[in-house]
Order: sequence, then C-alpha cells, then structure tokens
Amino acid sequence: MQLRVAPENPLEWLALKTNQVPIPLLHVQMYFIMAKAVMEAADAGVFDAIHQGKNTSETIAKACHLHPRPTAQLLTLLVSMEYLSFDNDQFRLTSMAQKWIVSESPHSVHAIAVYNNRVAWDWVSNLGNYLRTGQGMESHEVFDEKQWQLYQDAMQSVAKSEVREFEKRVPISKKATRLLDIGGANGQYAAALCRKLPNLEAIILDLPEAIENSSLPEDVRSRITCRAGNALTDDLGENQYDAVLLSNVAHHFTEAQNQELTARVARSLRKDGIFIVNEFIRPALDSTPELVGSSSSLFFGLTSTSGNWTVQEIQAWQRAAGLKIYKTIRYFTIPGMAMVIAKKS
Ligand SMILES: C[S@@+](CC[C@H](N)C(=O)[O-])C[C@H]1O[C@@H](n2cnc3c(N)ncnc32)[C@H](O)[C@@H]1O
Repeated sequence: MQLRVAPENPLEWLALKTNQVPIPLLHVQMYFIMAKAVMEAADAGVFDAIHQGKNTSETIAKACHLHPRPTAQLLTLLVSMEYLSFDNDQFRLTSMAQKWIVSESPHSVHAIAVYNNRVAWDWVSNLGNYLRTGQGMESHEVFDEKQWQLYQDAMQSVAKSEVREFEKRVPISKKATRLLDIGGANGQYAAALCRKLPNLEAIILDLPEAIENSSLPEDVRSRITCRAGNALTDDLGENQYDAVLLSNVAHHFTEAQNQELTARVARSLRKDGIFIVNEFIRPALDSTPELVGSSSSLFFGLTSTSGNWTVQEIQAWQRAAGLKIYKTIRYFTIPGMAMVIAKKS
C-alpha cells in the first residue's frame, strides 16, 4: 500500500504526471499538520462529540472546550481528509472515521492518536539529533506512570486491529497447550489464541510497569498468567512451550539482543514448537519499497535506538538458534507486517 497524491481531474493528472506538482511541499507543509490535526481532534473528543450528535461547528467546539474559530479550521481540514462530510450545515463522520477513530468502536485506534499526541509527538522533534548521532531514546525507560497507561492503552488499540488477521492465519497446532507471549501485556494476542484453542494456557512475560497497566479480557483471564520480568535477561526454561510469540518487540532490541533472545526461545520450545516473530518488516533496499515498514523503522530507531528488521535478518537469528525456517505470512490488512515463523525439530 502507498499514500499518494490522487489527482481529481485530468489537468491535475497531467500536472502530476509531468512533475509540475511540488510534492515535497505537500510532505513538509501538509502531512505534519494533517497528522497532528487528527491527533488533536481525537484527543479533544471531536470525533466522539460528532458521534454523539453534535453536528455544527459551534456545538462541537462547545462540547470539546475548543475555541470556535480554530475548530472551524480543524473541521474543514477533517472534511478534506475524508474523516467528515458536510451537508445541510451539519458535519457527519464518514464510515472510515466511524469505524476507526470513534473511541467506542471495537476497531478504534483512538488510543494511539491520544498517545502520539501527548507522548510521542515531542519525541519526533529529536529526529535530527538521532540522525546525527545514531543515539535514540529507550522509550520504555523514560515513561512516567501516566505515560505507561497511555502506552498500554495505545498498544491495546493497535493490537485489536492487528490480531484479527493474526488469529485467523497463524499456523499454530490445534494440540498446543502452552504459549509464551513475550511483551504481550496488552493481552490481545494471548486472549485471541486462548479463544481459538480451548486447551491453551498462555504466559505473558513483560516489564513490570506494562504488567501493572495491563487489562486482560474477562472471558479467558483464568487461562492467562502474567509474569513481570525482562525478556533480555530472564531464563525462559527448557522444553516448555508449543509456541512462543514475539510480537512487535524485536524492533525495540538490538541485533545482538534479538540473537541471544532467539537462542533462549529455541531452548524453551518443545519439539515441533514454533517461534513466531510478528513484526513490521523493514524492506531491504533492493526489494519493493514499502511505506509502513520503512517509516516505522525510522520511528523505532528514534524511540528505541533499534528499528525494524528484514525477513532475512529475522530468519538468520532463527537459523543460528538451531530452528528450521517454517513460514513467512504477510498480512493483507496491515501493510508491511508479517509473521516470520520457525520450528523446532
Ligand atoms: C510495541 S509493544 C507490543 C505489544 C504486543 N506484543 C503487541 O504486539 O501488541 C512492546 C511490548 O514489549 C514490552 N517490552 C519492551 N521491552 C521489554 C523487555 N525487555 N522485556 C519484556 N517486555 C518488553 C513492552 O512493555 C510492550 O508491552
């Protein structure tokens, strides 16, 4: 998938085709205010207010405690971005906004808009420093209590959208009885697999602050055990698990850390057990360019002094740990994401 400037008439098509449109101007002047506008609108409750029936600029501004004039500017932009429509003097949510950003929608990614607005936005201004020095942050070491909660809420909302396809396509044996979910404190992956496999028990290993801020779904709570620890140093045991999941965690760790962790994971697997690295994939420079994997890689470089990995890099850790390469499953619904799976023989 790509984000592209879409022409709306033949003359615009021609202008784009003949390189007459200053694309960098769109990137540097429009994209950043567009992203921040969606974050601020979500954080201020604009989408929820419209969902609850506030449909004019004035009533939305009042419900969200915003100034009327900038609210009208914000709403105009959100119409252009196809979050809202405007008919008969009333703003309405488009079906896209209704499904994905209204906070009570089961598909909502509202929480990550709030987290990015309140926490990550400031970090991005350090990108130049990261580029010059190679030294990014260690985000998990700098969160305060409130930020941990915002982070876990954000991770839960993203996981809810990712886990639907994961749960349908992950090649886990129906006979599996024990799963280790490393960094899974938001509970969505362990819960989905417990629902799918009635005999499965899951152990979630995550940092103590993440475990404190986790909220496990009621229906499978009794089959999930949370263990506060550190995946970089904890003993994972031997011959314990039918599946180990490392979902969206490898991008926080260095290559050496991932290699060493994979060796401990391999030891912890039972025969025929699988190791699933569920990740945004960094497109290799000689492969097809891909926006999600490459932009998130730079973001994780900044926020964790690491980044995304190519499928080949992940498979190299798995091979070095004595595992057999099994399958790589690329998501249809999440561009740039894949499960890179190896098996213990
Ligand atoms: C981006 S979130 C991914 C959450 C979840 N696995 C998912 O895919 O939705 C990263 C998770 O890794 C956890 N984490 C980071 N460093 C860790 C470490 N050293 N040991 C265990 N968990 C860690 C974080 O607390 C967080 O829950």
